[in-house]
Amino acid sequence: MSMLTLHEVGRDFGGLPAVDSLSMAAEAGKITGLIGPNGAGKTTVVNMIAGLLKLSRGRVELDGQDVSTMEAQHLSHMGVSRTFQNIRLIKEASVLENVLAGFHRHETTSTLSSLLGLPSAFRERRALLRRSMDLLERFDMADLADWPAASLSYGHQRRIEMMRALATEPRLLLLDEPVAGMNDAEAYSLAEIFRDVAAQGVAILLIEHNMRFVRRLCDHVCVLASGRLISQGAAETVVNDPRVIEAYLGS
Ligand SMILES: Nc1ncnc2c1ncn2[C@@H]1O[C@H](COP(=O)(O)OP(=O)(O)OP(=O)(O)O)[C@@H](O)[C@H]1O
Repeated sequence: MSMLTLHEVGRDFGGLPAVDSLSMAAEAGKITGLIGPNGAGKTTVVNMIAGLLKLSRGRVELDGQDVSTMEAQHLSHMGVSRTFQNIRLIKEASVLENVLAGFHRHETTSTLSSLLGLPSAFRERRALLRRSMDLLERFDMADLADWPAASLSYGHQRRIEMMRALATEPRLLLLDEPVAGMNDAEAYSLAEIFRDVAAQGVAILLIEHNMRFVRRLCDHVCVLASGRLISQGAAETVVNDPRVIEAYLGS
């Protein structure tokens, strides 16, 4: 069974379908690419999966469970995590504080015990700090832990966003153009991290315009055009599919 399955999913805006009859899947341990020309419906798909947009039609399943009407917060507790096309950080907070905020879902100690300074709250905070620092090291940003997020480069801010998404220890990670605006070296160092994350059993769904990156990274690629799935398969197969070439040339 796939980690994520979409059955005949559709979403209308103003009576017109932005996504229609979309059936696709993302497997645990694999990186699935979602590509297509501008306006094809990719972000709409991710927003529906993450519970930020209601479906007009169809069904989304997570591990076989129908989650089509679930709210974003509930889905996040079930292990669905995402990054956004536009970076959303707590700009005035430090890099470390931003990553710690991503761990929020794991905190089990009550606010009261934290306020009272109980040992359990202290132990938990220390464990979360340790795990945040592990992530910073993995992303090669430990030296920047105390820097305000807003003072860092675009590439670094994107990394912080990814650390926050990973802090929730997702089962399904939705990445919306994670390497947009990065040079090849920065993008490839992130590719290694995504590969590691997938190897741990996470299903990754990746929206990306950088085709070199998609070819290098994705195990399976789904191509959307005008809201419909027009091709899917191995990256090398879909980029040579005449329907895909036509969709891109026409865009
Ligand atoms: N909230 C909205 N209200 C009305 N129309 C919308 C809304 N969100 C998206 N659309 C429309 O739905 C279609 C698909 O948009 P979407 O952003 O999902 O495409 P995309 O493939 O992610 O594009 P891009 O690659 O440019 O980010 C577009 O025609 C867009 O204008």
